Amino acid sequence: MDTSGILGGAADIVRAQVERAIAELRAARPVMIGSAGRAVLVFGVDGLDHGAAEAAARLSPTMAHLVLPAARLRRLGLDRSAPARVALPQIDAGRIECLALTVEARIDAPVSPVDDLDEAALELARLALVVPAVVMVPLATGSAAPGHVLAVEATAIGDFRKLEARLIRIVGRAPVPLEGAPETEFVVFRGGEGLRDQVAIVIGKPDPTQPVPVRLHSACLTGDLFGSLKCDCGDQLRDTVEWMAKNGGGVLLYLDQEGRGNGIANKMRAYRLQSLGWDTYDADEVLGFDLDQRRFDFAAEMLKQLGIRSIDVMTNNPVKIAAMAEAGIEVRSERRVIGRATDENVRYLTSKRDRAGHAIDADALIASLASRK
Ligand SMILES: Nc1nc2c(ncn2[C@@H]2O[C@H](COP(=O)(O)OP(=O)(O)OP(=O)(O)O)[C@@H](O)[C@H]2O)c(=O)[nH]1
Ligand SMILES: [Zn+2]
Repeated sequence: MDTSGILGGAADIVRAQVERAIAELRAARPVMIGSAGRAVLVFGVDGLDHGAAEAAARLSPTMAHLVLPAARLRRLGLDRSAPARVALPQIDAGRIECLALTVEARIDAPVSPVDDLDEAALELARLALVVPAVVMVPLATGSAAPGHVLAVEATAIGDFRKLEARLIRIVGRAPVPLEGAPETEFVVFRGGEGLRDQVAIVIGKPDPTQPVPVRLHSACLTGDLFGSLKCDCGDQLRDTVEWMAKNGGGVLLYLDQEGRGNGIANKMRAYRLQSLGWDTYDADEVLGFDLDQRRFDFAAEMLKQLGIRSIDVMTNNPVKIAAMAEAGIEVRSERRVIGRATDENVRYLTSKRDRAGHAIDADALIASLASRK
């Protein structure tokens, strides 16, 4: 029986391998990453199965190592802008957890530069929305994947995000009348970023020959759905829909980028640190995340597929604006979107202004806070 072509061409098979590898790492199972005859077994630090890792290390001709991202190395006391390895003479759970996650830990051994396999493993952890720290157990040159372990090529992981952005596609659409915006259509896209779907909420009938009001809104379960006081996302979401409905329509892109692209589990880990006094960006750094993991190239592709080339962008975030322009969407004007200040979100909003350059008006913030007291 000829089954060739059943998964598509070579590029489709490579993409499928990465999608499967993401699922494996999320389920705390190891994957094998290969490149030019070299191979390594990769274990995420999240839910590390020490039995399996120790068994793998016994098979391995060379010592295992831990790969940490630059953000985590900085927290460990090293001034780094690139990831690095730390040797693991034994798979010692306590030491690995300390180096990858403990708040006040310091580096305890020399670090060395990473190779392409290390980079690919870290990227896979980021794609899987687990903690970006991986234990690497090198295998003998030319090894096959041991006992049912999934194998994936390093280059396939490296190319994955760009490919996903390009291959995003519409998979469903329907009218969904909203309170205050009865003429609304939800257009669902598959691909892009994250592990779920992206949704374009088209309000009214925006004229694509004119700059269309557009908001790129990253998912925030706590704020959007539950009205969390820790951020202003819920207000931004509802105020934008209301504004668009009253001003000739627009498009809100609801993007699967919970926790600035780190995923809900890592966002809760960061919130826990924030409850102990850490700032939003420092808390992320403790977990190994840089200022912002999000990309917006796929969001630009969504707009193009909706026939939109020129926008009036509704955001305070300069990165979103630059990303649109870079992806070939004309940004004709900008509109700020600020929710209510609360005692609980004022530090978050000022951090975004001071550390990530968001155009947030401090006086307006303070006035809005005072007016609510
Ligand atoms: N990691 C992390 N993410 C957070 C925190 N608070 C909110 N978020 C996430 O930050 C993102 C905010 O999304 P947006 O409001 O679209 O983006 P923005 O960068 O604030 O830019 P604006 O368009 O000006 O609102 C959402 O994905 C939230 O889930 C936090 O303390 N830590
Ligand atoms: Zn939020």
